[in-house]
Amino acid sequence: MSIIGEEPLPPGALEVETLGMTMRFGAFTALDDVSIRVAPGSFHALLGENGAGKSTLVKCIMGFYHATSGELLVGGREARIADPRHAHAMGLGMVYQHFTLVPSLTVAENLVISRKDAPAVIDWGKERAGLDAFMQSMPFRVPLDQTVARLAAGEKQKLEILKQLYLGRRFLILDEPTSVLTPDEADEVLGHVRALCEAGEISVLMITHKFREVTAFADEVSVLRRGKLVGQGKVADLTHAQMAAMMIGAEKDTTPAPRSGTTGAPVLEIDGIRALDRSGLKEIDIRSLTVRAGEIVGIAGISGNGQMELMEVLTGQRPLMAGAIKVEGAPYSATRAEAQRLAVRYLPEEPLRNACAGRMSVIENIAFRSFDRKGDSPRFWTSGKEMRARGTELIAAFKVKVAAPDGPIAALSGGNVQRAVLARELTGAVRLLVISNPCFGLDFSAVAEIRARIMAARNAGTAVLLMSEDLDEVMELSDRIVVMSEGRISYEVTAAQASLAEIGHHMGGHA
Ligand SMILES: Nc1ncnc2c1ncn2[C@@H]1O[C@H](COP(=O)(O)OP(=O)(O)OP(=O)(O)O)[C@@H](O)[C@H]1O
Repeated sequence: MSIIGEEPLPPGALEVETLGMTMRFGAFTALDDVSIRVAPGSFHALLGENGAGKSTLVKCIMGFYHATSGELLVGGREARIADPRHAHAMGLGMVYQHFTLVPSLTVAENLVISRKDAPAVIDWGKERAGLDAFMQSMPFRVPLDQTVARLAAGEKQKLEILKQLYLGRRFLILDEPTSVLTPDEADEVLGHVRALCEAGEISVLMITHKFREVTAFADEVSVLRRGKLVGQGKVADLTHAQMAAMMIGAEKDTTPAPRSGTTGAPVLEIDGIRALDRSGLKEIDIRSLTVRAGEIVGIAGISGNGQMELMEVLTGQRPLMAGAIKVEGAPYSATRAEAQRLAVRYLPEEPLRNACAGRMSVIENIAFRSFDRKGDSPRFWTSGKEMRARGTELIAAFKVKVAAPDGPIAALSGGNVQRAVLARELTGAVRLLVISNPCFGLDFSAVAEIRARIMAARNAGTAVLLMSEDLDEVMELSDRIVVMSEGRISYEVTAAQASLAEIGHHMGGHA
């Protein structure tokens, strides 16, 4: 790192500015001449569709990438950041959508070990006094002796922010910080962040897809589209429609798909299944759950109540201790041959990890279901030409933004990995679709498009089991809603009779 000028930076919130920042990956320009100024003490939102270049911009600021050209100014002075450690030393920090805390340690332990100068042998007497004083000086607190695993999601995100302040960071990048929080938790956390900005403690650049959060908490917004800065302004002067128009440009938004058709025979039948949960200490126990043809059954619940384990059972990744699963009346153990024969498809959580081979190309990943089939028959050698033609078609149909279809799928932005997997899983006749948080991290137009595709599959007779932490999504898509709490189904209601308050009540375990 080098900073032009010798004097130390002034205390309090930092000003950070990019000047003509450009980042190329080979021939592809992910970021094109972007200049954004985050004024000291301001709360600046960064909007853009999936693949627009938001992560690339913040990775350039934090030193994960070295911009191909352009400058970074920190506190008004030129900074050349060699790597994230240098960024940290300058007071720049980052908070992610997923937590980076050690669950088995206490809040106090997490704070102390996060320090670069944490001693090998910790003098807890001394540290404790320092931590108490630090917590007292903060506008919000998290109990120091609590084990992180026992904190609710909102508390964990508060701790992530406190950790940044404890480490002396004065400019924070928040990367979709409320994705795993309930709306109330999100408002609380962002309210605290806003107060810290107003107090002149920090400046914030927040990546988000939620217009509501931008309007409620940010003062300025910058919008990226295809790597370029296409709009900027004071939040107070902009409507959601104007922000959306900047994001998608001339592209047309998808209108919600209407519900049509009738419900048919049971496709998925779950009968008395039991399996251990991730901790190995508790069980999930689903007495009975049926999903019929042409029906979407939504599973609502706070994450960590067994949804992930149920998904693992249904994808054959977690052994059953008891019970049976049937698809179209036949026993189902989720082998590839069974999934193929019964046309069962999945979109698991974290698709890059759970549904892709990251180093293989986008085209190859899209071909996983079909490379060894020709129509209904097996194929004994693969056809690169057909695979490419089909892959290219699906990339266009699902609007997957790829720099190079032959490049590794891991190089795609998060939202585009999601689209590529959906392109694969939603193509052809699908009898049963099992999906988990299908719109996590997607921009609003992608959300509308993906939900429309799920609805279209349902209208065409697919049975859909939808697990989602987004209650609005469950309410919008489902014909029937069940609530999972502590590994069990604690409540069931038809969409027509569903009330948000009642579902929320059961989600909280207050049956
Ligand atoms: N290491 C890399 N190699 C090649 N291309 C990359 C790399 N990192 C990002 N890209 C490309 O740059 C573009 C911008 O990606 P980026 O991750 O910045 O988007 P984003 O706006 O953060 O999207 P999302 O909302 O989906 O997270 C994408 O087309 C992506 O494929």
